[in-house]
Amino acid sequence: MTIDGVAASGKSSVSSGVARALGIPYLSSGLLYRAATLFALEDHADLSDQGAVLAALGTHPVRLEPLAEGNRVWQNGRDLTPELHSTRVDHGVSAIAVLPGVRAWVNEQLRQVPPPFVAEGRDMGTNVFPHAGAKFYLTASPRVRARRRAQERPEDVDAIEAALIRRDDLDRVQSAPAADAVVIDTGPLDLDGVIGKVLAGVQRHRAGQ
Ligand SMILES: Nc1ncnc2c1ncn2[C@@H]1O[C@H](COP(=O)(O)OP(=O)(O)O)[C@@H](O)[C@H]1O
Ligand SMILES: Nc1ccn([C@H]2C[C@H](O)[C@@H](COP(=O)(O)OP(=O)(O)O)O2)c(=O)n1
Repeated sequence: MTIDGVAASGKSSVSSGVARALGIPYLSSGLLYRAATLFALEDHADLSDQGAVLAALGTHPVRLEPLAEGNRVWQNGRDLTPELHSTRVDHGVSAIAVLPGVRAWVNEQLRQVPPPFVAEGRDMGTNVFPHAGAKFYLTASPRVRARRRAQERPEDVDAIEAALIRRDDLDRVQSAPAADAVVIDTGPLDLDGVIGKVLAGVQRHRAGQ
């Protein structure tokens, strides 16, 4: 199954809850885009130069560890995860995510994982796993998302909201919901409420309704 949506709409938290309820792993595609961004930044690559970015990726084999309580990304023995949610990665990741070679690098890693799993990101239901059993797309207003993210970032809500709107715009091309996705506005719901809606949708799907 797939859970896509805009930035900070709750994809990782909801995927983790749903995956735990179903007893299957979840895969965070965004973490791989974030790892690619970290490598490019550390190699001082020009983020718009696909050749330079792919050269940086070529020297950094990574492993996505699909833990249900929260995915981690490893480079040999180095756990990259804490650095992947830094403000510098937030700011650079959309430039990296438009590069077709980077998208192929991410998708190849995702497609190696044997199902069943919950895949979350932007284009899981449209491009990477178009034949997924059940598809969901999470939204919420920029203000709601910024307030939530402000709990985890040092910046104030206004700065976070402006950065989210900018990233929504830059990510627009790959962020369209699948035609067969169930769209959930998470604004009025708490986390358990969203997880409950997704699980109910999965049950309906299994029952063939
Ligand atoms: N429905 C919700 N109600 C309140 N807080 C939420 C809800 N969904 C997610 N959050 C919180 O919002 C923040 C962003 O969620 P996250 O799962 O990281 O989103 P994404 O993976 O889409 O970026 C986290 O702090 C998370 O705990
Ligand atoms: N399937 C995906 C997943 C993420 N991306 C890009 C777009 C996002 O700005 C970044 C980071 O995504 P991630 O889901 O980790 O983070 P946010 O929820 O957007 O804060 O990666 C993408 O282009 N395609």
